[in-house]
Amino acid sequence: AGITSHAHPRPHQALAFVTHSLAWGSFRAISSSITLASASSVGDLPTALNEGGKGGTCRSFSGVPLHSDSNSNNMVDPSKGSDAAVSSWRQRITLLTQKEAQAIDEELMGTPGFTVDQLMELAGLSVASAIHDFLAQPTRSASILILCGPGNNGGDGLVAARHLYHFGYRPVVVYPKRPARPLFTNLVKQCEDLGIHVGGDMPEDIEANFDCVVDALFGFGTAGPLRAPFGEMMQVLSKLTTPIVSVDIPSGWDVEAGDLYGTGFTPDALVSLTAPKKCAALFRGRHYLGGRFVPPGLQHQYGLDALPAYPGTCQCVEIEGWDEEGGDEGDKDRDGRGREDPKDRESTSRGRPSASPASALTPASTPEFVVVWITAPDAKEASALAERLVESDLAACVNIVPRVDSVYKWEGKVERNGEVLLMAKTRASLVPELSAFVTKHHSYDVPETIAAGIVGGGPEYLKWVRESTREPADGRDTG
Ligand SMILES: NC(=O)C1=CN([C@@H]2O[C@H](COP(=O)(O)OP(=O)(O)OC[C@H]3O[C@@H](n4cnc5c(N)ncnc54)[C@H](O)[C@@H]3O)[C@@H](O)[C@H]2O)[C@@H](O)CC1
Ligand SMILES: [K+]
Repeated sequence: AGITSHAHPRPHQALAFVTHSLAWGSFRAISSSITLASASSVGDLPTALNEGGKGGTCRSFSGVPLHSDSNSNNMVDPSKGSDAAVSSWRQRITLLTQKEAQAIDEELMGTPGFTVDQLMELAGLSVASAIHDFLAQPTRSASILILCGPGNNGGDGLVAARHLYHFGYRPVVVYPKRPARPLFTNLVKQCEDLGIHVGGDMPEDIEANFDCVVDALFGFGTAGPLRAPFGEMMQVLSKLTTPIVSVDIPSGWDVEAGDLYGTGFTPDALVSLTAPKKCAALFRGRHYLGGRFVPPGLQHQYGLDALPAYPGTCQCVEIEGWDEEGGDEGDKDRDGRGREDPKDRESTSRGRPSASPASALTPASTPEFVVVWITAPDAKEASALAERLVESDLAACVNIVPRVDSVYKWEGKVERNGEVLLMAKTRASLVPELSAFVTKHHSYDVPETIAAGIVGGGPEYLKWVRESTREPADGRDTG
């Protein structure tokens, strides 16, 4: 029931209605096949839904946007935090197996038709952005040693070298095994044209000459212990005190099992591309997510919905709290090598919260689509509203239930009203706009608009819902 006079909506009233509706057998009569989240998970919808999703506002994700500061409205509200939310990180985020990572790569180049060059460019840009964040207030002339391997991980490193040059850093590339394919020879040429040195051997005295080392040797294509000359390179890396950032996985690690071959290599930061791989569970340090190119459909297909969203124009997000969990072997190795804890070095000086407390609101799986219940006083108003919603692409379809009885308390008395119920199928990211639209066109001052997440359904039907609705007004699909 909506509220017809100047009064505040009463949450218990809405909740009771949701519970009731979920138990309502005739719901299955809707022609589309969809499954709703249980009533208890309705409160887990993204903050965009809960808090109105104002432009630029962070939704409930556990990474904080890069370059945010304490004044930014992207910062999360520490009052919403809980340690439990932070400590359950590894359970929340889907970690990819080697096969899944390869399958996503193939899919991206299949249906969405990305070329490897496109993906590599975005991956390398993410890596460069993460390094810039990791170095926190760097002297722009910082020297960065970038070690590139023979596959696409190495290609990401070459792209990152170029972007880091344009950001104002001084990159130097080591590229011992260079494939003859034009993709790679062009990337080398682009670096050399900028005056970036691309050599074949590890330089002398890395600690004295470089502020940061980038490990772009091997990614999810690695199999077995590293062969020469890479095994030797890893031995050097394992002993360095210079901060090291690994691209996609720490090189020499098994994609799933971690440091299976005992390299002892523990980078200070990791930039996972597309999604963290299983070995990331064994990594302790600053953990970034990059590769802002995965379409929502693919994200859903691989269960990647709980990954942090990229706010605004950020090319990467930091998954906060990755270095704070447990005190296992990863911490021991790093401390044993005498490195400064990157958390101490970075987080406090940048005024970040020590963890991202809004993760308390992060659902295990953020729905892309929702059903929004809206009540109206009569059939005429309901019908006009339904047409308006569909016309403006705010809903793909609206079902009208001609009569529902709503029971609620009003000024201390139990009331009963006949109303008409609208059920709109739409994108979760459109809920703030849809609510505002309904409020504008509704005769109640505070109409009821409540959303329940759709956790599954016919793929073709859901595809149709996506195609029949528009992007949110700020152009960012926060769903
Ligand atoms: N969809 C994605 O997530 C994207 C991934 N990209 C990058 O591509 C990477 C995967 O690329 P690749 O499949 O080329 O794999 P890698 O770059 O991990 O390495 C493959 C190369 O390493 C060699 N190799 C494998 N095991 C070895 C060993 N034990 N010793 C010595 N050499 C060994 C192989 O012969 C091959 O030349 C990802 O990790 C990521 O960095 C990006 O470029 C673009 C998009
Ligand atoms: K790597």
